[in-house]
Amino acid sequence: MASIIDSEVFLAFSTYATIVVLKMMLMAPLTAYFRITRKTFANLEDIWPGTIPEEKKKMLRTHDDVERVRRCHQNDLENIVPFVLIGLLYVLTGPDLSSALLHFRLFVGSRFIHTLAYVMALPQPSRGLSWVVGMVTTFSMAYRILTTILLL
Ligand SMILES: N[C@@H](CCC(=O)N[C@@H](CS)C(=O)NCC(=O)O)C(=O)O
Repeated sequence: MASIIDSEVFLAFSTYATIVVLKMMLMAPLTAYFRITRKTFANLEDIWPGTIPEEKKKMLRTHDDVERVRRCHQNDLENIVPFVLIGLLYVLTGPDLSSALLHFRLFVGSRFIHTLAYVMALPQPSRGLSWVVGMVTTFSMAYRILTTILLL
């Protein structure tokens, strides 16, 4: 176990997993930014004190830009959490550094492209393809885990 933690594959995984989890966490401040600039809030108490009650009520609404970032955040959760869990088990199978780096870089790159495509509403299939690349990468790591340490 100590040798795995010291291995370059584990260090690379820790680096890429941290980068992509931080990217996912930044979706929350980005949502807050869109809420404030679009004057769109989920709760009355989130609106600045001093705003007249009729105005406050109008700001309790949904806005396309806010919903778009929220969907992007949700999609990150659906894909990045499995990557971190499967990636950790994948590291334990002792893959080659080059093949591990290929998986980690493809996944992290695909999630950044997915975010840009979603938030900037780029035409499809940009978002769809980036999502597929991320999914295939995670499935490929899962395949290696199951073919290396399968115990039913
Ligand atoms: N939960 C996803 C499952 C399928 C998926 O993740 N599709 C990708 C590529 S089209 C996506 O970006 N979906 C948009 C989303 O999750 O809001 C959905 O409802 O769309």
